[in-house]
Amino acid sequence: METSSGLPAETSDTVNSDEILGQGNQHNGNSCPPQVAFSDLPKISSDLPPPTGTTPPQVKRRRRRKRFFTDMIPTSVSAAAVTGLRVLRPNPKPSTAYSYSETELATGDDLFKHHHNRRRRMSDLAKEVDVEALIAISVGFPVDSLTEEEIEANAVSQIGSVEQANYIVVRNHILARWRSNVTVWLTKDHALESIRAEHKNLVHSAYTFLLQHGYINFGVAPAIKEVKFKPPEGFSKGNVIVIGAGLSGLIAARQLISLGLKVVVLEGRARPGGRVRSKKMTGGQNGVAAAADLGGSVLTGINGNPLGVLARQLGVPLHKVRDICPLYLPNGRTVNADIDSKVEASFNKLLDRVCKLRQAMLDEVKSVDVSLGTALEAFRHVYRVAEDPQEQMLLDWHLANLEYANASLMSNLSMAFWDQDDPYEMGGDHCFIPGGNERLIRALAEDIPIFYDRMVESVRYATDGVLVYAGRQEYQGDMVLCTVPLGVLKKGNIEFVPELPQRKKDAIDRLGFGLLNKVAILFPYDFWGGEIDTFGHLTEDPNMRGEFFLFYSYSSVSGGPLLIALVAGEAAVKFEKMSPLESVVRVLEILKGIFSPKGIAVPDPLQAVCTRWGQDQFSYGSYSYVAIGASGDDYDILAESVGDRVFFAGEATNKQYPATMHGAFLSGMREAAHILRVADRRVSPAEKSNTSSQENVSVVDKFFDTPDLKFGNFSVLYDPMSTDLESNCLIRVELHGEKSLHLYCLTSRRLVLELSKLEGDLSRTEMLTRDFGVKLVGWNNLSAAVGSLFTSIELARSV
Ligand SMILES: Cc1cc2nc3c(=O)[nH]c(=O)nc-3n(C[C@H](O)[C@H](O)[C@H](O)COP(=O)(O)OP(=O)(O)OC[C@H]3O[C@@H](n4cnc5c(N)ncnc54)[C@H](O)[C@@H]3O)c2cc1C
Repeated sequence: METSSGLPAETSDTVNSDEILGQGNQHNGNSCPPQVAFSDLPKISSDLPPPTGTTPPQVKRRRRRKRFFTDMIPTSVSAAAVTGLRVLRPNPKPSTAYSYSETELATGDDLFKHHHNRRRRMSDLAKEVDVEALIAISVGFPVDSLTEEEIEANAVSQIGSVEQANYIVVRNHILARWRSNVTVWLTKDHALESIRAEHKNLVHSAYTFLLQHGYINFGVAPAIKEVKFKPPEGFSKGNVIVIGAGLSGLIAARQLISLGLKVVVLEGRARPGGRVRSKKMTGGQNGVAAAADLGGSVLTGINGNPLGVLARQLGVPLHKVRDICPLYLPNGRTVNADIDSKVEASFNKLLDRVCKLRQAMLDEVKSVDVSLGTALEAFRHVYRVAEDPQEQMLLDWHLANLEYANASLMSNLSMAFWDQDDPYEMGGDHCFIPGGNERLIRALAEDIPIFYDRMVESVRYATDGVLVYAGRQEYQGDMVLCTVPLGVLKKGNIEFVPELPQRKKDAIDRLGFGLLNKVAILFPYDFWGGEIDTFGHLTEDPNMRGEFFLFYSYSSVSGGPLLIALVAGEAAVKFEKMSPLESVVRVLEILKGIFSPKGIAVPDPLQAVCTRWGQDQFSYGSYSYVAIGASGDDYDILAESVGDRVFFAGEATNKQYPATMHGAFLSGMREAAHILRVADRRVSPAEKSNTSSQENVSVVDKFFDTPDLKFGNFSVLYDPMSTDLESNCLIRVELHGEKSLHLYCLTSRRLVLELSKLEGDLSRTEMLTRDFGVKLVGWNNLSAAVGSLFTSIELARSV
């Protein structure tokens, strides 16, 4: 196959990726991406001199532009924590499984009695508690309050109480303890080792919350994958159809399966990963090879990042993206450091001015919004910023960087809310995963029942379940989790019957879904110098400022000499209309412009791939952004479930971490917990009818073998999910006659405590039935109501 310029295009082999479409191509499972192979070109002699003469790089941070850096280190951690010191246990048994020696705390009231150096131990403990609080903060927990999820899960019985302060310390402790060794399954007993016995309930509450919400014991370590909860015989938590095997769908499916639900994943492509795609590129006689991340690539902030946890579990060392990013002028000269700093400072000032303006506007007229581009342009003229041609190019480079971070043109971004997620930004280094992010995907997809090439066309939902149609097949479930990208929802390719609520449809329309594209080029050798991970290129034409404005060097991590050129903003849209060959030639021109003046020859590439995320029928774009008229609330609206049957996950449902891989991951975890909550409230109708009452009774007996409380012939099972006095309890009363008989009732923990204070079963029964009006019934009359209580008990008892 010859291309128009006579260069041979690769026809074969390595690619069966489906998402990278050539110009005019339509997706089919086997189509080749628009890639240009140079393997047949004259080989470059291998004795070329190593690259020399590169200008020493400047130390600079070129990252996604973030405006507000909230003070992540709380000033009052210690103060808040001191209340909690007392919940930690003296002389915990050291556990060989954990390396987190700092949390093997020896403290608490007893410690203060026995240790003469009490003051020092107090301060040591306070430090430990501080460290654990910081770990919790990095994971997204507020310093001294509960998250909405915790409140919803009734983690404590009284908000704002001492119990809450203690709970927070216990929760942070358990979290930090698991994070210290993420390859093991942390059991509740392990968690109890370092907490004083009287706070068992807090441990239970915090442990269950963290487990069910995917903050501990998640991921791909063998010890973690092994554990799967089975609902008690005769009970089912229901089955869930997950649409999409991207990061959010995969982790949700994995978590749901581990929590005891039945799951099937329907994926339109022939592979998992969605917008995470590592393409193996090869070429040359020596078999040069590298893995190119064509979608999500950088872990943007490693502190608390769940993807960092997966990497640790897989033993994959992370590569920190180095903060060196030389910028080159079109003639190849490096931008003067002073001018660079001056323009960067001016750019930041412009953004500050826009911030002030928007604050004033929001105070005055709440609903008015304009584009960030308009506002910046106006200030740029007023303050006469960057009037000199070089300065203008530099400023355009920063704007391109911002358009890259938001996958959008400045003219589309909401001035009011474009950076609404900044306060939550993950801290720490930005990192690459050597060998590509698909390593994580492969591990996540292992053993999950995924049906590929199942493009979902329709979702029907009603009060009794869901039907999902893909091709000619129908899938029945209790619930469906839709994780398709916002671009697919916008396109309306999936029909929802009944239609989604208007409020959700409006949010889908309002939020933006933008474009970022990449050209990945494999060279026979690294000619640009392996000591940097990024370099930038300035353009004279402001309309094309995003065209190959930034290069990622993947030499250190991809296994071979690979460069990835980014195309953002308007250029990214135009790029999809250019032929791949034209694009690669343009990249090579730019590279030659940069390196030839330094005496460095740019070799012919071995292989190149151009992405077309905008034309990809499984995403129709790259990632979400806040468009004019939209706000962060729209992410929340996208996350709302419909009728407790249709659930939504994916990066565009995550207000705090949108447009990122970790945001997608966390949204999957969030929805798994949400689905579990709903499932627990509901016993699967299908399973219920298949279960004989006799089978149920034997399950009940099993639970009552070890009641939480027993007095006289009364046995009680508590709801392990809550310590609230109003939480549910199941009472069983044993009546002795010719044959012993069991009667049951569902009541509150408060009432149980009252009963336990009475003497004699007769007065207890009288109080129960006469004073409290509670009916004692046979099991058959109660079984349906206690399904969710039982699944909680089962979960709690099996860990
Ligand atoms: C070019 C590019 C660069 C990026 N760079 C970064 C980065 O450096 N760092 C970062 O953190 N993030 C980055 N991201 C964003 C990140 O990749 C995404 O936020 C994340 O991967 C989204 O995961 P998801 O599960 O929400 O969606 P997806 O991964 O898109 O998963 C959705 C799945 O649904 C499937 N699907 C769609 N329609 C249907 C249908 N009708 N039926 C069945 N299945 C369907 C899709 O095939 C896909 O597998 C980048 C994205 C792109 C495109």
